[in-house]
Amino acid sequence: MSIEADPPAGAATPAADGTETPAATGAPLVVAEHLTRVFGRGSTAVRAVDDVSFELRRGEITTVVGESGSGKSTLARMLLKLLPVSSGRLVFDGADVTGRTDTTAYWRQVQAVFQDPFSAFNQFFTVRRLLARSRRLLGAELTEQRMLDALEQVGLPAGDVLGRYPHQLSGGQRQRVMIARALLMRPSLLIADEATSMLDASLRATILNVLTDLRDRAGLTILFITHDIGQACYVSDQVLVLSQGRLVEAGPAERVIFDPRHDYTRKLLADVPRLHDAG
Ligand SMILES: Nc1ncnc2c1ncn2[C@@H]1O[C@H](COP(=O)(O)OP(=O)(O)OP(=O)(O)O)[C@@H](O)[C@H]1O
Repeated sequence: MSIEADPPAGAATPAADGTETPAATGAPLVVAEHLTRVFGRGSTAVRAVDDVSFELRRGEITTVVGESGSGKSTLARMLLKLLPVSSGRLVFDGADVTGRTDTTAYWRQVQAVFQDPFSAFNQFFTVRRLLARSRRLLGAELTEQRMLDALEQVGLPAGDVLGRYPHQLSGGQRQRVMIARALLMRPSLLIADEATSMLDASLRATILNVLTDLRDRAGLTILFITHDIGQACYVSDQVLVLSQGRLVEAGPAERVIFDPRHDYTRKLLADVPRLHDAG
């Protein structure tokens, strides 16, 4: 299977001396090299993610798009260190984290929100209590002001939502609370795995706006995972197209969406007729 990839834009400039941090040199936040995850063995082995290489540049939204079973969640779980890699290398902020096991420190830098904001909530906890559980990781760093800041970043009025229970929030508000919870850690990378899939179109748009705001205002690096290439169009700087665990196309969002080079990408786009009509 061929890979249609553009050369990386904004490539790292070499450090003038040995003291500069990866961020100062403009180096990518994440470098994935030949990442592979195999489930099972022998003739029944599934190569869920197969020799996938890419970079996540700081302050950009990268969308991973592919049909069900293409390996999106497996990729996300490897980046989150919820799943060991079978082979390949993962570099985060200049450090090789492939075999890193101290996930507590890692998870302060890499946070995630998932598809179903309802299941992640304890129904008997208010938003305040849910957020306060982050004290286990943050200790005294979790101040009231930090909670208010996180809610403000996702456009939720703290006075209004802190005392509410999950059933008193809309699906979009619940997902925004989950994003706020992730932001409490002040992460460098936010992984949004099908975070908009269970929302209707208008609520989906509010979440996509929250993500682009976080990129534009806070410079957050975001990995957005979706089966819907139409959504990639709204938010992404870079698009990675996965098919059967392989990266079949990668490049700037506009190029991939308006000048797709791989048949699989064209097929995904053909399922989004309104996109072409609008263009
Ligand atoms: N724990 C596991 N054991 C065995 N096979 C697995 C496991 N997890 C995932 N797979 C397989 O790996 C492949 C990729 O699955 P994955 O969940 O990453 O795809 P996906 O693109 O996220 O799909 P979806 O959009 O449906 O969540 C599939 O063939 C799946 O059956």
